Amino acid sequence: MTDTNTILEALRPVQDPELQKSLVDLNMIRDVNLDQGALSFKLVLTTPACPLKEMIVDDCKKAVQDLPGVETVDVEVTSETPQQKSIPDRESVPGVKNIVAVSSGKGGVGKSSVAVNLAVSLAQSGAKVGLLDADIYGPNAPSMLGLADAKVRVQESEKGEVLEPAFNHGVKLVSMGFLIDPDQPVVWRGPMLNGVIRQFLYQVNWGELDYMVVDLPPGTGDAQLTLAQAVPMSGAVIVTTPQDVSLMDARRGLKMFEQLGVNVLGMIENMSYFIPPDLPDRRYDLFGSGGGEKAAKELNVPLLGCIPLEISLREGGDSGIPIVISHPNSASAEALRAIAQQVAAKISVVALT
Ligand SMILES: Nc1ncnc2c1ncn2[C@@H]1O[C@H](COP(=O)(O)OP(=O)(O)OP(=O)(O)O)[C@@H](O)[C@H]1O
Repeated sequence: MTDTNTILEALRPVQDPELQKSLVDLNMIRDVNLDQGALSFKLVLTTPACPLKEMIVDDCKKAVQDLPGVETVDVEVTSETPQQKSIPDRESVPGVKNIVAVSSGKGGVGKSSVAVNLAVSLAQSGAKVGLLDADIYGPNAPSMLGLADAKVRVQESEKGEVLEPAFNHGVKLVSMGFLIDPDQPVVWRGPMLNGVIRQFLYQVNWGELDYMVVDLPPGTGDAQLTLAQAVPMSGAVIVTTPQDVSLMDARRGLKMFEQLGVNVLGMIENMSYFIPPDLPDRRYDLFGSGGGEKAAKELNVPLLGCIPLEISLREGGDSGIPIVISHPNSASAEALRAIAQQVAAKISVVALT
């Protein structure tokens, strides 16, 4: 008769494709039960945004369906996002499992749009997500998340005064945009910036988060330094455009993260090409093509995806309804979702290897 051990042995060769380890050895198969021909077990993935979910379930089913006494196979898919590793001299944010920074070599390449849609996509997949808008020079995240008029409340707690984040589209948000008059320019000096970013990390009631996405200001300045020296990070992604061939800018960004000991998870090419809404079969490479791919290859980091220029993406940002919600089937929403899955998968690999 087939028992639990036989079932686990049959499943042992099935690997997590990203981690390249056996699902059984990773303790991702749980609660195995065979009752009158009905086999059921839990598959506990490392992220709800797993890009290869269907493939893994199929592989599991194939591995056990021909065992004696098995007539049906039911796989319940759940997830437990792993906690990133701690780093000496860095102070984790209690309850926050993974921190990922979104950066760019220069401004206007769509970094905030990517950060917001990345956060919302991860939340749509079922993850608990926060967005820390550290782009204190141009805090766009509140309006892009439909929170332009939100005010953050200050609460008394054992830790002293803490900010309550705003919340919309499944994402908790803290931004300088809530605390300053958007029409007033603010001149930031290093120590002030340091103070604000540390406050946004440690004096906010973030609660439990699987992922904290940080929207950094463009370039390689004090905000990047403060963040990297304060918290342990799962990694950073660099947003570029094909024209910004951004080899120069991207290389600078990459070198900075390397020096700071932050893993670069990959590059994201935005504004890759334009599909006219009235001519969906046409594709125009407005800013040239292949820049992101070339830069990623030369810098030896993965290209996580390419996002087309799409009018509804800009409209989504302006209206406060990100495109992954307003036009989920558009080419850019699909690209952004796939990128979110890639980022989540890479974060799991960093945490577990
Ligand atoms: N793929 C895209 N298609 C259409 N519009 C886009 C796309 N990506 C970004 N935009 C638009 O370009 C403008 C700049 O984008 P965004 O604010 O995200 O860039 P940024 O790199 O964060 O800029 P900043 O340096 O000012 O913070 C916004 O109006 C945004 O809606």
